[in-house]
Formats: sequence, structure tokens, C-alpha cells
Amino acid sequence: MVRIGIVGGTGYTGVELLRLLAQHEDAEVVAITSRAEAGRRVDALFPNLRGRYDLAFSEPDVELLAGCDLVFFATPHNVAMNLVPELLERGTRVVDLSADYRIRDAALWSDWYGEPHASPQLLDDAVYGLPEVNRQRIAGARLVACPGCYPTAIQLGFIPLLEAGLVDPAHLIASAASGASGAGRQAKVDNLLSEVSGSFKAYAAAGHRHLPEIEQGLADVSGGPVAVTFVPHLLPMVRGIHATLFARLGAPGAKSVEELHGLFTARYASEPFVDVLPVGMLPQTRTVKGANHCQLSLVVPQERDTVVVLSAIDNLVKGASGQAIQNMNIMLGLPEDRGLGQVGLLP
Ligand SMILES: NC(=O)C1=CN([C@@H]2O[C@H](COP(=O)(O)OP(=O)(O)OC[C@H]3O[C@@H](n4cnc5c(N)ncnc54)[C@H](OP(=O)(O)O)[C@@H]3O)[C@@H](O)[C@H]2O)C=CC1
Ligand SMILES: CC(=O)N[C@@H](CCC(=O)OP(=O)(O)O)C(=O)O
Repeated sequence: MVRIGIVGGTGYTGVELLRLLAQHEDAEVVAITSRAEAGRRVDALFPNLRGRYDLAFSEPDVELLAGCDLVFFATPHNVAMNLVPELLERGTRVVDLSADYRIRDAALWSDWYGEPHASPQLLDDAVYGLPEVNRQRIAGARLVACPGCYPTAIQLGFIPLLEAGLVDPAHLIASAASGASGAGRQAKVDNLLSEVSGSFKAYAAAGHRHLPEIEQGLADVSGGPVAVTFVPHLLPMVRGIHATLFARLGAPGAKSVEELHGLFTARYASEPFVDVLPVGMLPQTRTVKGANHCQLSLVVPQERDTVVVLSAIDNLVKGASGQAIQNMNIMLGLPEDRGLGQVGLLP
């Protein structure tokens, strides 16, 4: 059994890790932290976990965490980067769900996150945890930076087009929408039912902090700079991300939708968690709800020069905790889909 620690066990990604790990036959959660709930039993706060864990929340103490084989950080940014150096020195491997180690350039990270990076010396060591691109490096990593939820949905949709050099990398457009759980569990007026329900809005339209992460990942596969116009939206629902991605092909009719579909199915043929839908079938957030899958579909409207990729994930699963466990499985040499067999919760 792999001994697992979770820092930040009371947030939405923390409780999602617990839900998924409850069905993982090789992992045992032995430490889980919350400063606010220290001492309280996990199943007293989360009754869905009754009978699954005989565990109470603890303060985030390095001694406790260093006794684990692998620790997940399900914390806001600026937490992992202070604790991870000591854990790595003591031989504990880390999967960080926060943004602390996702951007390789410490100055760029500071520009978007508004503070200096506390452990920039680890940025080169950290492997960006998108298995569909970095599987081999993840396998040897001691520190994995799990991608953000929008970056997962958006990169998986653009990657085959950029790798094949089929689209103009300077004019990529991503219009994406997330359920409110993407904003976390802490109390904020913007997340009240009466603020979110029955309405739909864009936010951070002039620049969202996921932009540099998306552009970094896409530049890596494209082999040169890319420019993405990214506008996120808030959907009046709890889980799910739907991204509508636009890219310019060389000329009208340059590629048929069938050819593009062939490109995507070949690119993702051996990927257990990317499902390229048949032409004409469009993804929905509900068909991936609770599952670790990204569903993709392709359209070339009016056979003109723009390809539209539709991408849907569950922000808490493939967008966070499921992908974190996928990374853990790869790091530990376990079957990549261990504990991740959930089917989408439709309806
Ligand atoms: N929600 C989502 O869909 C996604 C989230 N992420 C990222 O995952 C991380 C966690 O997100 P989410 O679960 O939504 O966050 P929440 O705000 O819901 O939970 C945060 C957790 O971190 C703990 N925490 C907060 N501050 C500290 C601190 N200084 N030291 C130790 N623990 C702390 C909290 O417990 P306590 O304060 O009691 O210690 C709580 O358990 C974030 O970085 C987020 O950006 C990534 C992809 C998707
Ligand atoms: C709806 C909503 O508010 N979503 C969050 C997504 C946060 C996320 O995925 O995570 P990281 O902060 O780890 O990058 C946002 O836009 O900030």
C-alpha cells in the first residue's frame, strides 16, 4: 500500500481526492490536513465518506507529511511552494494541484500570481502533469505540477492541431465555461446560489491567470510561440467545463472534418482518458461528470477555414483530482487507470 497524505482536505479537490482514493486498491490515505477542522473526523464533515476512512484532520505538519510516500497539495497557490522543498529532501514525492509549479518562468509566475516564488529552484525539476504529453517524464518525477482545469480542457483540444502544424498558432481562440465548484469551497459572495443561479457571465475577460500556463504548454508542442485569446465564463451549475476552441486552417477546405477526426483519433488512440467522439456527436459536461475523461469533438462549420474543437471535462476530476491520481499512478508505476474507472453521471 502506498501511504498518501493530502494537504487541504476540506476543499472541493481534497474531498474529490478522498472520494476517488476510497476505490483505489493500492493507496491508503494516512494523513489529511485542515487548519480549520483539525481534530474533526473526516466522515463527520463529509458523510458520503462514512465507512471509508477512519481518519481525522490534522494541522499541516511537515513531520506528519514526511511519513507519507506521496503527498497531494489541494491548497490555494502559495502553500505548496513553501512546504514542498523539505518534503522532497526527505524523500516524499509530491503532486501539487495548485499553480505553484506549473509555470517554468518564476518572473512570469509572479506577474500573474502577484508575489515572489518561494522555491524557484524547483521549477526546472517539476514536471507538468499532462500525461498525454509528458507521460515519460512524469514516471521519473518526484514533483508533478497538475494542470489547471481550463488548461486541461483547452490544451487537449488544440494539441493535435498544433503538433501537426495545421493551424495558425498566432490566432487561437478559447471560449470556455466552468461550473462554480471551480472557484473552490471557501465562502465568497460571487459564489452564492443567488449570484450564480439563473445567469451566465464572462469573467477575467481581459486576462485570466491560466493564460500563461495554456500558452506555455501549447508552445511546447507547437515548437514555437503561440497566442491564445482566452475568455472564461461561469456556468450556473456545480461541476464541469465546456471549452469551444477556434483555430484557423490554411485555407477554406484545407482539411475536411473527417480528416481532422482521423488526426485526433490517431493522436489519442492509446490515451485511456481522451475520448474523440464520432463526427456529429457533441460533448456535454454531464457525460463526463464524475469521470476522468475528456471528450472531444470536431466541427468545420460551412467547410470554411476555421476548425472548431469542443472539449468537455469534469473540472474536479480530469481537471484536478482524477488527473492528480492519474499522475500518481504513473509516478508509482501502477496501471494508469487504477482507481479511475468511474463512468459519467448522466443525467
Ligand atoms: N476547484 C477546481 O475545480 C480546481 C482547483 N484547482 C486548484 O486546486 C487547489 C485547491 O482547490 P480547491 O479544492 O477548489 O480549494 P478550496 O478553497 O476549496 O480548498 C482549499 C484547501 O486548502 C486548505 N488551505 C488553505 N490555505 C492553507 C494554508 N495556508 N496552509 C495549508 N492548507 C491551507 C484549506 O483548509 P484549511 O484552511 O482549513 O487549512 C482547504 O482544505 C487550488 O490551488 C485550485 O486553484 C485546480 C484545478 C481545478
Ligand atoms: C469558476 C472558477 O472560478 N474557476 C477558477 C479556476 C481555478 C482553477 O482551476 O485552478 P487554479 O487556480 O489551480 O489554476 C478560476 O477561474 O479561477
